[in-house]
Amino acid sequence: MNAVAPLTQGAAVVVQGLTRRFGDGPAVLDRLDLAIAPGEFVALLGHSGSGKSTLLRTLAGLDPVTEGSVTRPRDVSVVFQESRLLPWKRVWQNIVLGQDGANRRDRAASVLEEVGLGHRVDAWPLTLSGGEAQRAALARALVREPAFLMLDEPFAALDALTRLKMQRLVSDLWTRHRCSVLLVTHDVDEALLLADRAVVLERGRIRTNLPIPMERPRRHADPRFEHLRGVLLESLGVHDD
Ligand SMILES: Nc1ncnc2c1ncn2[C@@H]1O[C@H](COP(=O)(O)OP(=O)(O)OP(=O)(O)O)[C@@H](O)[C@H]1O
Repeated sequence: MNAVAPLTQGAAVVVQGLTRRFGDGPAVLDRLDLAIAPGEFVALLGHSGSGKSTLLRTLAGLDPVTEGSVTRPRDVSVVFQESRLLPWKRVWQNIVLGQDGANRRDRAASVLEEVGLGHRVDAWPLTLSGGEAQRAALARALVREPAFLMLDEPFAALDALTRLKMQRLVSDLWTRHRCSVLLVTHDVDEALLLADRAVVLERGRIRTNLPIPMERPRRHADPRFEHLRGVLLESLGVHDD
């Protein structure tokens, strides 16, 4: 009997026995199994080099699989640490880049409104602040109505206050859109604020799979938050004293 089968029934994303090597090097992802339910928000944590970005890139179809299999919805979007907007196109043109059909500007304007950038529809990307550029990157991801949204440290380059605002925005957007989300982060508190489950990677394997059964909006002061932070920090080998 396949031990992972019950977990994968009805899942939106299924990774089974995924191994990834670069050339003759060691396995960067090592026989990894992971399933993400429709509408589930999963945070992926782990030390630098543990394989987080490689897993995300493989799920996005940007990196090949060495062994094993990956099943995921056709409609996926990715947001990276940097916005990757084309500077020679206006913000709205970046949002609907590659899309055709009528009312492209209206479609872009509506999703830009949703991320709080309704006033920057015609702006040039280089005139946006870091936070605004990441809002635009989120808008570009959402306009495609993805069933699966991947976020690779999307707020890592932002100041602490902007990061808090962006975390709230992502939480609101997810509540409205309810797509499956995989968020790569180094920030334990960010995982606990946003995700249904935290997965800790270590040398390409899952070390911890921690459900976060707290209702939203979440508060740092909640004793369960403190407890789960302790569990995650311990799993990461960091002592919280
Ligand atoms: N193109 C590549 N060629 C060779 N090795 C690579 C390549 N990309 C990644 N690696 C190696 O794979 C391992 C995992 O890298 P990965 O970027 O997935 O880690 P990560 O957990 O995302 O790290 P970080 O938190 O620093 O972004 C590292 O040892 C890295 O050196």
